Amino acid sequence: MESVVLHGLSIGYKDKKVGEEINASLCSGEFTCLLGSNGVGKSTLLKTISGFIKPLAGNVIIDNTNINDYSSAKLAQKISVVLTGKPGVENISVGELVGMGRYPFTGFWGILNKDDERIIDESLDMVGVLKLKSRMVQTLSDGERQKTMIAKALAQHTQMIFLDEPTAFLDFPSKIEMMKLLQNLSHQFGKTILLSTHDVEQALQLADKLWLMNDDKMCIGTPRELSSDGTLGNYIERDSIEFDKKNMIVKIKS
Ligand SMILES: Nc1ncnc2c1ncn2[C@@H]1O[C@H](COP(=O)(O)OP(=O)(O)OP(=O)(O)O)[C@@H](O)[C@H]1O
Repeated sequence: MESVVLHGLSIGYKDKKVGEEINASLCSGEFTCLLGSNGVGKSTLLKTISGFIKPLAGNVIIDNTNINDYSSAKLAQKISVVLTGKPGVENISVGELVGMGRYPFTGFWGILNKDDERIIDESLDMVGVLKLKSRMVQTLSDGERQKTMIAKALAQHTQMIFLDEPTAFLDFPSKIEMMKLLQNLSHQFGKTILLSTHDVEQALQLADKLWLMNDDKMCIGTPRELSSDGTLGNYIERDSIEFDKKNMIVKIKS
């Protein structure tokens, strides 16, 4: 079932158009990876479909309703977002930061009940940082902070999760575990998950769909489809890099 639809979407900033005529959709239960070169517009797209910046033209439809028609509180019950950069808060513990993921459900005073506390612990445990619950956020390493921000998004218990390079700072096994966890959440609980990444090989193995963003168009398909039609080869191959499209493997030429 389509839960997000982009219709003739143009994205960018007041003095800079980054992409136009983007038509795409995301389905519940599907794990989609967004690929593309540095500066092509992945973060801009994620911010636009999360409601942080307005489209320059076209529409973002979330569960059959235009994103502009949601209040920020209602949108926070639908979509959780993990962006790059620091959390913007200090002097609170990891547990308190993840608890902020419960705010869309806690009412004005943000008072957490037993269920909220259980959800916070479960979310920390899922990403492997329960042991850090009482640490202050400013003392975390980059990778620990990234896992904490993902735990906050998981604690929000939304149907859709959008993440901008969520594995950028993670060590190799953690990258794969995190991608597997997100894939699992979409397959097992029908969540709609879109994440941007530069980890092409993991995306090829784990994504149900790829969105490959180019300067002039967005190419969409399964990893197998975008391998066979040469799209991934065009994106990956350089003088020293070869893409084996049959086995979907990136090789470095000697
Ligand atoms: N606030 C802004 N105002 C104007 N231009 C911006 C702004 N933020 C980003 N850009 C520009 O928009 C383009 C797309 O940036 P964006 O961050 O979306 O790319 P990206 O694909 O996420 O890149 P990367 O892989 O390097 O993270 C870039 O040329 C960038 O310099």
